[in-house]
Formats: sequence, C-alpha cells, structure tokens
Amino acid sequence: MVLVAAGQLCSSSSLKENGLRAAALIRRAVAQNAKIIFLPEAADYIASNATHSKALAQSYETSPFIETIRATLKELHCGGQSIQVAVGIHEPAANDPLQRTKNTLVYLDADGELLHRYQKLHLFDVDIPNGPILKESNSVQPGSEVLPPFDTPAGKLGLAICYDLRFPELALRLRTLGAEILTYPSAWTMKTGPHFQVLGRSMAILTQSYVVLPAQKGVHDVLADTKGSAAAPDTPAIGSKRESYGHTCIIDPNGTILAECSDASDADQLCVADIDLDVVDKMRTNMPLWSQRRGEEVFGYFP
Ligand SMILES: O=C(O)CNC(=O)[C@H](CS)NC(=O)CCC(=O)C(=O)O
Repeated sequence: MVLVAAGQLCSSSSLKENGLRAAALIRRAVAQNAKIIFLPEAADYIASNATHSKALAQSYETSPFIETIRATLKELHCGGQSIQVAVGIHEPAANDPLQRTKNTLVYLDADGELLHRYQKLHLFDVDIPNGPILKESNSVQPGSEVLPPFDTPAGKLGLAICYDLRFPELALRLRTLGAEILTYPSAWTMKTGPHFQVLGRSMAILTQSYVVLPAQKGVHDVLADTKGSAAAPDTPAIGSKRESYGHTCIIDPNGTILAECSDASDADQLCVADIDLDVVDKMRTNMPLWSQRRGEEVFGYFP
C-alpha cells in the first residue's frame, strides 16, 4: 500500500505565487509520508481571458512555477524525503500560427526531473444556458495522442485532464494499456459541478481503477501580477469572478470516495489515501470485464 495525496488550490494569475503555494502543499504531503502528490489543472495560473493566458504561458524550462517546484523537490530529496509530482500547467505551443498554449500535465520524479508529459486531448468549448461560455480552443492547442500509462511508486498511472473526464473512451483505452490509477486534474465550473464526482466515480467503476481528482476551488484572482494591459477582456465569461468547483478527492475501484478536501474552505488543502493494488486485482479477477468486452466484433473497435 502506498499513500498518495491530492491537492486543492485556488490559483491566481501569478506564476511565482502559485509556485510557492504548490511547494507548500508538496511539503505538507511529504510530511504525511505521501509518495505522490497530484495537483490541479492550470496550477501555474488561471488567466482572465485567452490573450492574457497566451501572454502568461512560460516554457517548462523558464517557468517560475516549475522552478519553485523543482527546487523544492531537490531540497526535500537531499534531506532524504522523496515525493513525485503530477501537476497541470500551460506551455507555449511551438510553431502554432495562433500562438496558443498547450494544456499539459507533467510528471516529475523526486529529484525534480521531468519524466512524462500529457497534452489535453479534449478542449472545453461550451455554451451552457445561464452558465459560462468558455472556449478553451481560443488559447489552447489540442493534443493528439494518448500517453501510455507508466510505472509509479503507487502503480501504473494513466494521465488525462479535466474535460477529458467526459470521454470514457480515453479511460477505457488507458485501462487497456495497463493503467491501475487514473488522474484528471481539473478546474471544473460551478455550473457543471454536480457531474464532477459522478463522472470520476463512474470511470473508477468502469475501468476498475483508482481515480484521483485534484481540483481548483474558489474565486480566482485572475488579475494578480498583470500590471494592466494583458488582461483586457477579449473573450466572454472568464471575468475576474471566475470560480472553480473544488471537490478534490481520491476514489477507489469500487467507486467509493476514500478521501475528499473540505468544501467549507477555499484555503489550499490536501486529502490523502492509500492505493492498494490488491483491491484492483480482486475487482478485475472477480469481474473480468476486459475479457468480456465485445469491442471489435460488435462495435468495430476496441478502446
Ligand atoms: O486553461 C486554463 O487556464 C484552465 N483550464 C480550464 O479551466 C478548463 C478549460 S476552460 N476547464 C475545463 O475543462 C472544465 C470542464 C468542466 O467544467 C466540465 O466538463 O463541466
């Protein structure tokens, strides 16, 4: 059994400040003996609109957010404390004619080295009646491939991001490729909040895997550090009142929520739970879904 942590943040538009806050959560997770900490989507910043986001995005190599996390991991590692980090960030998309960003999830080892990177496949382009109009593709270039699950201290991990949670074929594919744990770092909207944990629990049950949902929570200070111009409104609805739903949690393969951050506070916080791969094995042995799928034969494809 391996303890993992999921962190809940309310990122501002200051990469520097958000780096310090992520580092504080990493220190708290290590102190509890967690071996991996999962942090939300867009932990490096939440911007006020597409232009602002494109202006804020920094490469992995130059990001003050990443720099603080790497320095923290190195320091902890030298002191004999090891934790790996999965965290959602933005990176400039190379050679993109629209100069968009990539919405990525990076996985760092205990020494702060980059091991894996996943680029969000499904972009949140929606217009909810009386709700937010968000057009993520104004500022983000979609990814185009599934990242094969990889070994971690807690088990084989499959990466996805936020809105990807609505596309079960990705979860099924990750399971087919060997995932035992799925994570969907998120910045979920208030309006669609009721779907969040239901979808997470569904993916856990469908794939017979642990699901970790680290999420942004609260009203974001999207004007921190902007010094004026870049934040001029050019897209609707993502105003300075942008608020995220929270409900960070860790779910077992039976769909049970093992740990959940408090909804009563917008302060940065953690929840922790043990990952027990025997539970995964038992579920899969008792109900061998993957040898019962009709895939190819009936549906023409096997996710
Ligand atoms: O890029 C950023 O700065 C942060 N990214 C986000 O907030 C993304 C795209 S706008 N949010 C979601 O995917 C919410 C999905 C959701 O809420 C649902 O599916 O109901």
